[in-house]
Amino acid sequence: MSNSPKTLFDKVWDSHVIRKIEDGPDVFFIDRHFIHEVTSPVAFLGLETRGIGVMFPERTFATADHNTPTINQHLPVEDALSANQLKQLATNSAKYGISHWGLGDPKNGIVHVVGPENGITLPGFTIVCGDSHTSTHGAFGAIAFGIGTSEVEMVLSSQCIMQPKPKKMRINVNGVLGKGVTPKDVALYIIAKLSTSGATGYFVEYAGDVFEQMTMEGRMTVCNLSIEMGARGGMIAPDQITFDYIEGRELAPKGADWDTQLAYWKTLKTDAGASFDEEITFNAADIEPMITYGTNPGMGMGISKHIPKATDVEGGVATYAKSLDYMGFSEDDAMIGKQVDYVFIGSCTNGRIEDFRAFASIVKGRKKADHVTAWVVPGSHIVEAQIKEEGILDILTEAGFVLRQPGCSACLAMNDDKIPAGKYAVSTSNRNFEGRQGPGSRTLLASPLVAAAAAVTGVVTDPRQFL
Ligand SMILES: CC(C)[C@H](C(=O)O)[C@@H](O)C(=O)O
Ligand code: SF4
Repeated sequence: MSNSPKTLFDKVWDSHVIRKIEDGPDVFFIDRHFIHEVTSPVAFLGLETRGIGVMFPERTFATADHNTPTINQHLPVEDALSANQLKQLATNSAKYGISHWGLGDPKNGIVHVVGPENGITLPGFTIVCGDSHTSTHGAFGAIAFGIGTSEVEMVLSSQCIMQPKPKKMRINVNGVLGKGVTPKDVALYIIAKLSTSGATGYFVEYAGDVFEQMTMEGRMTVCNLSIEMGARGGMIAPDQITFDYIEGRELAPKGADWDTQLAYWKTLKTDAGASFDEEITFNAADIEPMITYGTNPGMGMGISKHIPKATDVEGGVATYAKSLDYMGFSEDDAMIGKQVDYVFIGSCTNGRIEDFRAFASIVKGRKKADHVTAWVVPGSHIVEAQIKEEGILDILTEAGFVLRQPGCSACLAMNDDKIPAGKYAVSTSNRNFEGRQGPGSRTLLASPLVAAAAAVTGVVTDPRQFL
């Protein structure tokens, strides 16, 4: 049996099962646990009530990100609920001996940005967090997924959770991506093809030419969005690109330990002949820069196309009409030329250095459109420092943009960065639900290139004309 071909997912999963329960979930060991201020306080309260502690505090890492302000982070947080959650994260971490990167800490930032950039996220690991976009870490060949607050408590107290094994899907994208087509477009394209429930019940492996050539930042963007097509998570086999990204990071293995780990990481790939419950293949040449026109991430289209007719899309006509009505759009409208009021570049989807490089590549030598309010928010302090070091800040400043401080920001508008009702935001984040970026806000999800093109022209614009 041990010689039968295995998928990457099986290899990592099977090596973490502590106990199999007949006809029930597996008891599953967790290597790394990330926590943030929103979904951890109740879990700690649970520990307290039960009078138990944290089993392996060195395996848990805390960062403040969801409701942190993006200006004046040195001042006390005004919102009482946010201030209280941030305080609880700090006191709980201190009490149980958990590393905590609070506001102002040089390692602070969005949880799914700081894990990888500090070398905490590693191939072959199991990684959880009380946050759906934990799927991001799958870019390293880890099994990473979001959990609920009661599971956060379970992991804190036992380093295990109970999980039924998901089904396996492989998504291949072969060929070469066209000009201006980024990892974000690849992900939005796949979600548009599969719908927001197309991968429900599955854990996805991304394979093929496009992912093999992709940078780690790009792979993180793709894995991040896995959850938006219903998948439990997504992963990509680690390779030299992965190893080069990890090597030298602060908490990554060093010396002999590095060599041992590396030898293991090199075995983490799907064997020839291993089987998947479902396999889908796309052609890279079919993918354009994408933009969403509706109120879920599956309502996306090539930027040069027209909004589909209700009769051409799956799902109810009434829901579709409601969604377009909320957006103030009509069937068959062109997206190019639509008014843009706000631009948000940031989030755990597109808040990494490569995203700001892409944004700056279009902004360089141009000016921000006067009527556009742009929020440029690095995913972490490390990204912020890189933006400054690489001269990107100068490009942004000359073009009339202001750099904010790191955090989730307008991705979910838990802080003051709220898009006003009725306004249109081109956003590099991952969710365009009704009110996601503020009550009544209208979100168009897109890549950093599309965001930059919108920011300098003030309307939805095909970024390929600038490249
Ligand atoms: C607040 C948190 C629970 C939530 C999530 O799980 O995804 C948030 O990060 C989001 O993106 O909506
Ligand atoms: S940036 Fe957005 S999607 Fe990512 S963790 Fe924060 S709120 Fe969630």
